[in-house]
Amino acid sequence: MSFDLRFTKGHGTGNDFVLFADPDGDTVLSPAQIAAVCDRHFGVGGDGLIRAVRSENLGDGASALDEDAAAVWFMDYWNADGSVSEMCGNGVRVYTRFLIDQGLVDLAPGESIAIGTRAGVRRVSLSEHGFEVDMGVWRRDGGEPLVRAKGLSVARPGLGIDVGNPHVVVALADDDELEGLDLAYLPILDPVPDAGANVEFVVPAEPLVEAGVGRIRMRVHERGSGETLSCGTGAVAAALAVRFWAGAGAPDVWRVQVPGGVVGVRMFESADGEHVALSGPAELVFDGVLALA
Ligand SMILES: N[C@@H](CCC[C@H](N)C(=O)O)C(=O)O
Repeated sequence: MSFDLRFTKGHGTGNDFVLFADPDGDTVLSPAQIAAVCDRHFGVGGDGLIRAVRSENLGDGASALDEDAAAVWFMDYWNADGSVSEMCGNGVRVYTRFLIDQGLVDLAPGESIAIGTRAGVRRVSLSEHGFEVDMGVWRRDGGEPLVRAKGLSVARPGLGIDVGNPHVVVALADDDELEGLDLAYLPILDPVPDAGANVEFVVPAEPLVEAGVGRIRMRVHERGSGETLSCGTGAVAAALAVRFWAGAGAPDVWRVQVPGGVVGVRMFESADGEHVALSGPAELVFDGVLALA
């Protein structure tokens, strides 16, 4: 039986999503339906799909409310291939804008709202650069796998970083190497991480640091979506990795240029450890109705 799915298309620096409101948790799409919606030829097209559901109606969302009773809304995030992900940094900004646009939340300058995600509750606020998300405490995880990618003559060491979802960051020599990559092909990691990983390739800008701000360029192959124009959690992981490689004195504020634009990353101390925040734009592009089988 087919039904009509009312959706909104949005993006953050070109990382694009299909969003729909399902406050009561009645519309649970199967992985095959999600992949059909995200298909760029036969569906709406998107790097991922986001269902806006009240945390109390998610089923497994109870933990979001246990963590923070203010996390009334849950970002139910799915990759384009129908696989689930814990977190999406661009997605959570676009999701917040969607909730505001739908009249489901208010967000005034200087305030923040709590959003439930599978990686935990995240706080989103308005910033001079759009929206800023406190991505929580990050950690080194995933070791230093060797990474092979089409366009690279030899395998390179990567650095595993977890920011709620898994990433492996690889440093390249220069812009030519970055542009020579063919990320239509899946990068191969050795050892292969059990849960897969998003893989970011980075090069320093010239100069690396300007007016106290670190600057890098990045391309990404996202787990479950392929090459995308941007990845917020990937930008955060990339800035953390480059700061680590740069050593003592490296800045805590970074500007990450991706094919779809620029996002900001800021590291700061908090009671539970070092947090990292992501800022950038969030745009809603059009609304539509899709007949879904
Ligand atoms: N584009 C996102 C990340 C989406 C999830 C990722 N593909 C995964 O599987 O972890 C971002 O902006 O962070």
